Amino acid sequence: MASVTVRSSSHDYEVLIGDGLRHNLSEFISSDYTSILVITDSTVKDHYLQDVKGSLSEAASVFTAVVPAGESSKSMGRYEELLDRCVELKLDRKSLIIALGGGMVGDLAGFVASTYLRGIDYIQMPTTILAHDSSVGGKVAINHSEGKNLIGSFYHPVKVIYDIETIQTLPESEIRSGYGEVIKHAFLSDDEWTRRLLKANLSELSVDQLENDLMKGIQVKASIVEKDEREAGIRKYLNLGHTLAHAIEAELGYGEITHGEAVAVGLLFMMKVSNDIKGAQLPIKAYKEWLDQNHYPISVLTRIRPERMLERMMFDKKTLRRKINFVLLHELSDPYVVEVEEEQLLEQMSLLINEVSGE
Ligand SMILES: NC(=O)c1ccc[n+]([C@@H]2O[C@H](COP(=O)([O-])OP(=O)(O)OC[C@H]3O[C@@H](n4cnc5c(N)ncnc54)[C@H](O)[C@@H]3O)[C@@H](O)[C@H]2O)c1
Ligand SMILES: O=C(O)C(=O)C[C@@H](O)[C@H](O)[C@H](O)COP(=O)(O)O
Ligand SMILES: [Zn+2]
Repeated sequence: MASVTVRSSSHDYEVLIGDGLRHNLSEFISSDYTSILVITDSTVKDHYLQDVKGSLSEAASVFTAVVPAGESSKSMGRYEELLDRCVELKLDRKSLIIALGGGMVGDLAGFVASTYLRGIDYIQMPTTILAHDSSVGGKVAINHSEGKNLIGSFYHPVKVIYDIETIQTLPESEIRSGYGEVIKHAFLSDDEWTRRLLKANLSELSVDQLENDLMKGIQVKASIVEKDEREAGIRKYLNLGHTLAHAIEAELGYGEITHGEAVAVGLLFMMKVSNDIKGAQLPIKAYKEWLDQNHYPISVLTRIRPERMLERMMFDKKTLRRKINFVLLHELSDPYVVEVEEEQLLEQMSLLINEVSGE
Protein backbone atom coordinates (compact mmCIF):
# COMPACT_ATOMS: atom_id res chain seq x y z
CA MET A 1 0.00 0.00 0.00
CA ALA A 2 1.24 3.50 -0.83
CA SER A 3 0.31 6.66 0.98
CA VAL A 4 0.44 10.41 0.38
CA THR A 5 -0.14 12.94 3.17
CA VAL A 6 -2.18 16.05 2.37
CA ARG A 7 -1.73 19.04 4.66
CA SER A 8 -4.68 21.38 5.13
CA SER A 9 -5.43 24.25 7.52
CA SER A 10 -7.95 22.16 9.46
CA HIS A 11 -6.10 18.81 9.57
CA ASP A 12 -3.65 16.61 7.69
CA TYR A 13 -4.96 13.45 6.08
CA GLU A 14 -3.70 10.34 4.37
CA VAL A 15 -4.51 9.18 0.87
CA LEU A 16 -4.10 5.41 1.06
CA ILE A 17 -3.69 3.68 -2.29
CA GLY A 18 -3.66 -0.08 -2.64
CA ASP A 19 -5.27 -3.25 -3.94
CA GLY A 20 -8.30 -4.59 -2.10
CA LEU A 21 -8.40 -1.92 0.64
CA ARG A 22 -12.20 -2.17 0.72
CA HIS A 23 -11.89 -5.55 2.43
CA ASN A 24 -10.00 -4.17 5.44
CA LEU A 25 -11.74 -0.91 6.26
CA SER A 26 -11.86 -1.41 10.02
CA GLU A 27 -8.04 -1.22 9.97
CA PHE A 28 -8.13 2.31 8.56
CA ILE A 29 -11.25 3.85 10.08
CA SER A 30 -11.49 4.91 13.71
CA SER A 31 -13.87 2.79 15.81
CA ASP A 32 -15.06 5.89 17.69
CA TYR A 33 -17.83 6.77 15.23
CA THR A 34 -21.41 6.30 16.47
CA SER A 35 -22.92 5.78 12.99
CA ILE A 36 -21.62 5.46 9.45
CA LEU A 37 -23.64 6.43 6.39
CA VAL A 38 -22.23 5.01 3.16
CA ILE A 39 -23.37 7.10 0.20
CA THR A 40 -22.94 5.54 -3.23
CA ASP A 41 -24.57 5.41 -6.66
CA SER A 42 -26.72 2.75 -8.27
CA THR A 43 -23.87 1.29 -10.37
CA VAL A 44 -21.15 1.25 -7.73
CA LYS A 45 -23.62 -0.23 -5.26
CA ASP A 46 -23.89 -3.41 -7.31
CA HIS A 47 -20.12 -3.81 -7.49
CA TYR A 48 -18.80 -2.79 -4.08
CA LEU A 49 -21.38 -1.85 -1.44
CA GLN A 50 -21.54 -5.30 0.16
CA ASP A 51 -17.75 -5.53 0.45
CA VAL A 52 -17.60 -2.12 2.10
CA LYS A 53 -20.43 -2.76 4.53
CA GLY A 54 -18.96 -6.14 5.41
CA SER A 55 -15.57 -4.76 6.33
CA LEU A 56 -16.64 -1.87 8.58
CA SER A 57 -16.24 -2.18 12.32
CA GLU A 58 -19.34 -3.46 14.12
CA ALA A 59 -18.90 -0.73 16.75
CA ALA A 60 -20.92 1.74 14.66
CA SER A 61 -24.41 1.43 13.18
CA VAL A 62 -24.00 1.26 9.40
CA PHE A 63 -26.55 2.80 7.01
CA THR A 64 -26.61 3.28 3.26
CA ALA A 65 -28.00 5.79 0.77
CA VAL A 66 -27.98 5.17 -2.97
CA VAL A 67 -28.44 7.88 -5.61
CA PRO A 68 -28.93 7.23 -9.34
CA ALA A 69 -25.61 6.96 -11.21
CA GLY A 70 -24.77 9.97 -13.39
CA GLU A 71 -23.85 13.62 -13.19
CA SER A 72 -27.50 14.72 -12.91
CA SER A 73 -27.48 13.44 -9.31
CA LYS A 74 -25.11 16.23 -8.32
CA SER A 75 -28.24 18.32 -7.80
CA MET A 76 -30.11 20.30 -5.18
CA GLY A 77 -32.84 17.62 -5.15
CA ARG A 78 -30.46 14.73 -4.33
CA TYR A 79 -28.59 16.91 -1.85
CA GLU A 80 -31.82 17.64 -0.01
CA GLU A 81 -32.85 13.97 -0.02
CA LEU A 82 -29.51 13.00 1.50
CA LEU A 83 -29.86 15.64 4.21
CA ASP A 84 -33.34 14.27 4.97
CA ARG A 85 -31.77 10.82 5.29
CA CYS A 86 -29.15 12.14 7.75
CA VAL A 87 -31.93 13.72 9.83
CA GLU A 88 -34.13 10.62 9.67
CA LEU A 89 -31.18 8.48 10.86
CA LYS A 90 -30.45 11.04 13.59
CA LEU A 91 -26.78 11.14 12.65
CA ASP A 92 -24.88 13.00 15.36
CA ARG A 93 -21.61 14.90 15.39
CA LYS A 94 -19.66 11.68 15.90
CA SER A 95 -21.12 10.15 12.75
CA LEU A 96 -19.14 9.51 9.58
CA ILE A 97 -20.13 9.69 5.92
CA ILE A 98 -18.30 7.48 3.44
CA ALA A 99 -18.45 8.61 -0.20
CA LEU A 100 -18.11 5.38 -2.19
CA GLY A 101 -17.87 6.06 -5.91
CA GLY A 102 -16.53 8.43 -8.52
CA GLY A 103 -16.31 12.18 -8.41
CA MET A 104 -20.06 12.65 -8.62
CA VAL A 105 -20.64 10.78 -5.35
CA GLY A 106 -17.53 12.32 -3.79
CA ASP A 107 -18.61 15.89 -4.53
CA LEU A 108 -22.24 15.31 -3.51
CA ALA A 109 -21.62 13.29 -0.34
CA GLY A 110 -18.78 15.60 0.64
CA PHE A 111 -21.08 18.61 0.33
CA VAL A 112 -23.68 16.88 2.52
CA ALA A 113 -20.96 16.15 5.11
CA SER A 114 -19.76 19.75 4.98
CA THR A 115 -23.18 21.20 5.79
CA TYR A 116 -25.02 18.63 7.94
CA LEU A 117 -24.73 19.79 11.59
CA ARG A 118 -22.29 22.42 10.20
CA GLY A 119 -19.93 19.64 9.24
CA ILE A 120 -19.29 16.02 10.15
CA ASP A 121 -16.37 13.77 9.17
CA TYR A 122 -16.31 12.08 5.81
CA ILE A 123 -14.03 9.68 3.99
CA GLN A 124 -13.54 9.55 0.23
CA MET A 125 -13.46 6.05 -1.27
CA PRO A 126 -12.83 6.79 -4.97
CA THR A 127 -13.70 4.08 -7.49
CA THR A 128 -12.87 5.84 -10.78
CA ILE A 129 -9.62 7.01 -12.36
CA LEU A 130 -10.97 10.53 -12.53
CA ALA A 131 -11.55 10.49 -8.78
CA HIS A 132 -7.79 10.51 -8.11
CA ASP A 133 -8.41 14.22 -8.68
CA SER A 134 -11.82 14.77 -7.07
CA SER A 135 -11.15 12.86 -3.84
CA VAL A 136 -8.17 15.01 -2.88
CA GLY A 137 -8.23 18.70 -2.04
CA GLY A 138 -11.57 19.29 -0.38
CA LYS A 139 -13.63 20.89 -3.18
CA VAL A 140 -17.18 19.58 -2.72
CA ALA A 141 -20.20 20.83 -4.63
CA ILE A 142 -23.42 20.37 -6.55
CA ASN A 143 -24.29 21.80 -9.95
CA HIS A 144 -26.73 24.54 -10.89
CA SER A 145 -28.41 24.70 -14.30
CA GLU A 146 -26.41 27.89 -14.95
CA GLY A 147 -23.05 26.38 -14.07
CA LYS A 148 -20.95 23.52 -12.73
CA ASN A 149 -20.23 23.30 -9.01
CA LEU A 150 -21.82 26.68 -8.34
CA ILE A 151 -22.97 25.62 -4.85
CA GLY A 152 -20.34 24.07 -2.64
CA SER A 153 -17.61 24.45 -0.10
CA PHE A 154 -14.01 23.67 0.70
CA TYR A 155 -14.12 20.78 3.15
CA HIS A 156 -11.41 18.15 3.36
CA PRO A 157 -12.09 14.47 4.05
CA VAL A 158 -10.51 12.85 7.12
CA LYS A 159 -9.05 10.17 4.87
CA VAL A 160 -9.02 8.98 1.27
CA ILE A 161 -9.07 5.20 0.82
CA TYR A 162 -8.38 4.42 -2.83
CA ASP A 163 -8.85 0.72 -3.54
CA ILE A 164 -7.46 0.67 -7.05
CA GLU A 165 -8.72 -2.85 -7.62
CA THR A 166 -12.14 -1.20 -8.10
CA ILE A 167 -11.10 0.58 -11.27
CA GLN A 168 -10.87 -2.78 -13.04
CA THR A 169 -14.65 -2.75 -13.53
CA LEU A 170 -14.67 0.66 -15.25
CA PRO A 171 -15.92 0.78 -18.83
CA GLU A 172 -13.50 2.10 -21.46
CA SER A 173 -15.32 5.44 -21.64
CA GLU A 174 -14.53 6.09 -17.96
CA ILE A 175 -10.84 5.25 -18.45
CA ARG A 176 -10.80 7.85 -21.20
CA SER A 177 -12.63 10.31 -18.97
CA GLY A 178 -10.19 9.78 -16.10
CA TYR A 179 -7.21 10.39 -18.35
CA GLY A 180 -8.58 13.85 -19.17
CA GLU A 181 -7.56 14.87 -15.64
CA VAL A 182 -4.40 12.71 -15.66
CA ILE A 183 -3.07 14.48 -18.73
CA LYS A 184 -4.04 17.83 -17.20
CA HIS A 185 -1.83 17.01 -14.22
CA ALA A 186 0.97 16.02 -16.61
CA PHE A 187 0.63 19.27 -18.64
CA LEU A 188 0.93 21.22 -15.39
CA SER A 189 3.97 19.51 -14.01
CA ASP A 190 6.16 17.17 -16.03
CA ASP A 191 7.20 17.32 -19.72
CA GLU A 192 8.52 13.79 -19.78
CA TRP A 193 5.32 12.41 -18.32
CA THR A 194 3.36 14.38 -20.95
CA ARG A 195 5.49 12.96 -23.75
CA ARG A 196 4.96 9.42 -22.45
CA LEU A 197 1.20 9.91 -22.14
CA LEU A 198 0.94 11.33 -25.65
CA LYS A 199 2.29 8.01 -26.93
CA ALA A 200 -0.10 5.93 -24.82
CA ASN A 201 -2.99 3.97 -26.17
CA LEU A 202 -5.43 4.06 -23.28
CA SER A 203 -6.93 0.67 -24.06
CA GLU A 204 -3.51 -0.96 -23.64
CA LEU A 205 -2.31 0.55 -20.36
CA SER A 206 -0.58 -1.84 -17.97
CA VAL A 207 -1.76 -1.91 -14.37
CA ASP A 208 1.66 -0.58 -13.30
CA GLN A 209 1.43 2.36 -15.69
CA LEU A 210 -2.07 3.15 -14.53
CA GLU A 211 -1.07 3.07 -10.86
CA ASN A 212 1.99 5.17 -11.55
CA ASP A 213 -0.13 7.79 -13.37
CA LEU A 214 -2.65 7.94 -10.52
CA MET A 215 0.08 8.31 -7.93
CA LYS A 216 1.75 11.10 -9.90
CA GLY A 217 -1.59 12.88 -10.38
CA ILE A 218 -2.36 12.71 -6.66
CA GLN A 219 1.08 14.10 -5.82
CA VAL A 220 0.67 17.03 -8.22
CA LYS A 221 -2.78 17.80 -6.85
CA ALA A 222 -1.75 17.51 -3.19
CA SER A 223 1.30 19.71 -3.61
CA ILE A 224 -0.72 22.51 -5.25
CA VAL A 225 -3.64 22.33 -2.82
CA GLU A 226 -1.32 22.43 0.19
CA LYS A 227 0.15 25.70 -1.01
CA ASP A 228 -3.17 27.35 -1.90
CA GLU A 229 -6.13 25.64 -0.30
CA ARG A 230 -8.77 28.24 -1.18
CA GLU A 231 -7.73 28.98 -4.76
CA ALA A 232 -6.39 32.47 -4.18
CA GLY A 233 -3.50 31.83 -6.56
CA ILE A 234 -1.82 28.72 -7.93
CA ARG A 235 -4.76 26.39 -7.28
CA LYS A 236 -6.37 28.07 -10.29
CA TYR A 237 -3.88 26.09 -12.40
CA LEU A 238 -5.87 22.94 -11.57
CA ASN A 239 -8.64 24.54 -13.64
CA LEU A 240 -6.55 24.12 -16.81
CA GLY A 241 -8.99 23.26 -19.61
CA HIS A 242 -11.99 23.72 -17.33
CA THR A 243 -13.31 27.13 -18.40
CA LEU A 244 -14.58 25.73 -21.68
CA ALA A 245 -15.17 22.21 -20.26
CA HIS A 246 -17.64 23.42 -17.64
CA ALA A 247 -19.44 25.61 -20.19
CA ILE A 248 -19.83 22.61 -22.53
CA GLU A 249 -21.11 20.35 -19.74
CA ALA A 250 -23.74 22.85 -18.62
CA GLU A 251 -24.77 23.73 -22.17
CA LEU A 252 -25.27 20.15 -23.34
CA GLY A 253 -26.94 19.09 -20.08
CA TYR A 254 -25.06 17.43 -17.22
CA GLY A 255 -23.98 13.90 -18.08
CA GLU A 256 -24.32 14.29 -21.84
CA ILE A 257 -20.53 14.33 -22.00
CA THR A 258 -18.35 13.16 -19.09
CA HIS A 259 -16.39 15.72 -17.10
CA GLY A 260 -13.04 14.20 -18.06
CA GLU A 261 -13.89 14.14 -21.76
CA ALA A 262 -15.01 17.77 -21.57
CA VAL A 263 -11.73 18.65 -19.85
CA ALA A 264 -9.78 16.88 -22.62
CA VAL A 265 -11.60 19.02 -25.20
CA GLY A 266 -11.09 22.11 -23.04
CA LEU A 267 -7.36 21.39 -22.99
CA LEU A 268 -7.30 21.40 -26.78
CA PHE A 269 -8.85 24.87 -26.76
CA MET A 270 -6.42 25.98 -24.05
CA MET A 271 -3.54 24.91 -26.32
CA LYS A 272 -4.98 26.79 -29.27
CA VAL A 273 -5.42 30.00 -27.27
CA SER A 274 -1.94 29.62 -25.70
CA ASN A 275 -0.34 29.16 -29.12
CA ASP A 276 -2.34 31.44 -31.38
CA ILE A 277 -2.96 34.37 -29.06
CA LYS A 278 -0.02 34.21 -26.70
CA GLY A 279 2.67 32.79 -28.96
CA ALA A 280 3.38 29.52 -27.16
CA GLN A 281 4.50 26.45 -29.07
CA LEU A 282 2.59 23.68 -27.36
CA PRO A 283 2.38 20.30 -29.16
CA ILE A 284 -1.22 20.79 -30.28
CA LYS A 285 -0.90 18.49 -33.31
CA ALA A 286 0.37 15.58 -31.20
CA TYR A 287 -2.32 16.24 -28.60
CA LYS A 288 -5.09 16.33 -31.20
CA GLU A 289 -3.82 13.03 -32.65
CA TRP A 290 -3.80 11.51 -29.17
CA LEU A 291 -7.40 12.63 -28.66
CA ASP A 292 -8.43 11.10 -31.98
CA GLN A 293 -6.55 7.86 -31.40
CA ASN A 294 -8.21 7.42 -28.02
CA HIS A 295 -11.68 8.34 -29.30
CA TYR A 296 -12.24 11.51 -27.29
CA PRO A 297 -15.49 13.12 -28.53
CA ILE A 298 -13.97 16.31 -29.95
CA SER A 299 -16.82 16.48 -32.46
CA VAL A 300 -18.81 17.86 -29.53
CA LEU A 301 -17.30 21.19 -30.56
CA THR A 302 -19.55 21.18 -33.61
CA ARG A 303 -22.58 21.13 -31.29
CA ILE A 304 -21.77 24.32 -29.41
CA ARG A 305 -22.16 27.96 -30.31
CA PRO A 306 -19.25 30.23 -29.32
CA GLU A 307 -21.60 33.02 -28.18
CA ARG A 308 -23.39 30.63 -25.77
CA MET A 309 -20.04 29.45 -24.45
CA LEU A 310 -19.07 33.01 -23.66
CA GLU A 311 -22.30 33.54 -21.73
CA ARG A 312 -21.62 30.34 -19.78
CA MET A 313 -18.04 31.35 -19.07
CA MET A 314 -19.35 34.43 -17.27
CA PHE A 315 -20.35 31.95 -14.52
CA ASP A 316 -16.88 30.47 -14.32
CA LYS A 317 -15.56 30.91 -10.80
CA LYS A 318 -12.43 32.62 -12.12
CA THR A 319 -14.50 35.31 -13.88
CA LEU A 320 -14.16 38.65 -12.10
CA ARG A 321 -15.98 41.90 -12.96
CA ARG A 322 -17.29 40.07 -16.04
CA LYS A 323 -13.77 39.46 -17.33
CA ILE A 324 -13.01 35.88 -18.30
CA ASN A 325 -9.78 34.54 -16.86
CA PHE A 326 -8.13 31.58 -18.51
CA VAL A 327 -5.41 29.24 -17.35
CA LEU A 328 -2.91 28.96 -20.19
CA LEU A 329 0.56 27.49 -20.62
CA HIS A 330 3.66 29.50 -21.60
CA GLU A 331 5.11 26.07 -22.30
CA LEU A 332 4.50 22.61 -20.86
CA SER A 333 4.71 22.68 -17.05
CA ASP A 334 4.56 26.50 -16.98
CA PRO A 335 0.96 27.61 -16.33
CA TYR A 336 -0.33 31.14 -15.78
CA VAL A 337 -3.69 32.87 -15.40
CA VAL A 338 -4.61 35.70 -17.75
CA GLU A 339 -7.64 37.72 -18.78
CA VAL A 340 -8.56 36.93 -22.39
CA GLU A 341 -10.67 39.29 -24.51
CA GLU A 342 -14.10 38.00 -25.51
CA GLU A 343 -13.52 38.73 -29.23
CA GLN A 344 -10.34 36.66 -29.19
CA LEU A 345 -12.09 33.76 -27.48
CA LEU A 346 -14.95 33.90 -29.99
CA GLU A 347 -12.54 33.92 -32.91
CA GLN A 348 -10.43 31.03 -31.56
CA MET A 349 -13.53 28.96 -30.78
CA SER A 350 -14.89 29.48 -34.30
CA LEU A 351 -11.54 28.53 -35.82
CA LEU A 352 -11.31 25.37 -33.71
CA ILE A 353 -14.87 24.39 -34.59
CA ASN A 354 -14.04 24.82 -38.28
CA GLU A 355 -10.86 22.77 -37.94
CA VAL A 356 -12.71 19.96 -36.18
CA SER A 357 -15.51 19.90 -38.74
CA GLY A 358 -12.90 19.81 -41.52
CA GLU A 359 -13.84 23.17 -43.09
N1 LIG B 1 -13.86 18.02 -6.28
C1 LIG B 1 -12.93 18.06 -7.22
O1 LIG B 1 -11.81 18.54 -7.02
C2 LIG B 1 -13.23 17.46 -8.55
C3 LIG B 1 -12.19 17.18 -9.44
C4 LIG B 1 -12.49 16.59 -10.66
C5 LIG B 1 -13.81 16.26 -10.95
N2 LIG B 1 -14.78 16.53 -10.06
C6 LIG B 1 -16.17 16.12 -10.34
O2 LIG B 1 -16.19 14.70 -10.44
C7 LIG B 1 -17.29 14.31 -11.24
C8 LIG B 1 -16.86 13.28 -12.26
O3 LIG B 1 -16.36 12.15 -11.59
P1 LIG B 1 -16.31 10.73 -12.29
O4 LIG B 1 -15.76 10.87 -13.64
O5 LIG B 1 -15.69 9.81 -11.34
O6 LIG B 1 -17.85 10.45 -12.54
P2 LIG B 1 -18.94 9.54 -11.80
O7 LIG B 1 -18.79 9.57 -10.34
O8 LIG B 1 -20.25 9.96 -12.36
O9 LIG B 1 -18.57 8.07 -12.30
C9 LIG B 1 -18.62 7.79 -13.68
C10 LIG B 1 -19.47 6.53 -13.96
O10 LIG B 1 -18.74 5.39 -13.57
C11 LIG B 1 -19.52 4.56 -12.72
N3 LIG B 1 -18.57 3.91 -11.82
C12 LIG B 1 -17.89 4.48 -10.80
N4 LIG B 1 -17.01 3.62 -10.30
C13 LIG B 1 -17.12 2.48 -11.00
C14 LIG B 1 -16.45 1.24 -10.97
N5 LIG B 1 -15.44 1.03 -10.13
N6 LIG B 1 -16.82 0.28 -11.84
C15 LIG B 1 -17.80 0.52 -12.73
N7 LIG B 1 -18.47 1.68 -12.83
C16 LIG B 1 -18.12 2.65 -11.98
C17 LIG B 1 -20.48 5.51 -12.06
O11 LIG B 1 -21.62 4.83 -11.60
C18 LIG B 1 -20.78 6.48 -13.19
O12 LIG B 1 -21.75 5.94 -14.04
C19 LIG B 1 -17.83 15.58 -11.88
O13 LIG B 1 -18.98 15.98 -11.20
C20 LIG B 1 -16.72 16.59 -11.65
O14 LIG B 1 -17.19 17.90 -11.60
C21 LIG B 1 -14.52 17.11 -8.88
O1 LIG C 1 -9.23 21.03 -7.27
C1 LIG C 1 -9.32 22.01 -8.03
O2 LIG C 1 -9.07 23.14 -7.65
C2 LIG C 1 -9.72 21.82 -9.43
O3 LIG C 1 -9.95 22.81 -10.12
C3 LIG C 1 -9.86 20.43 -9.94
C4 LIG C 1 -10.83 20.29 -11.09
O4 LIG C 1 -10.42 19.14 -11.82
C5 LIG C 1 -12.27 20.03 -10.67
O5 LIG C 1 -13.05 19.73 -11.78
C6 LIG C 1 -12.92 21.10 -9.83
O6 LIG C 1 -14.12 20.64 -9.28
C7 LIG C 1 -13.22 22.35 -10.60
O7 LIG C 1 -13.45 23.34 -9.67
P1 LIG C 1 -14.38 24.60 -9.90
O8 LIG C 1 -14.03 25.46 -8.74
O9 LIG C 1 -14.02 25.19 -11.21
O10 LIG C 1 -15.78 24.13 -9.86
ZN1 LIG D 1 -11.94 18.63 -13.25
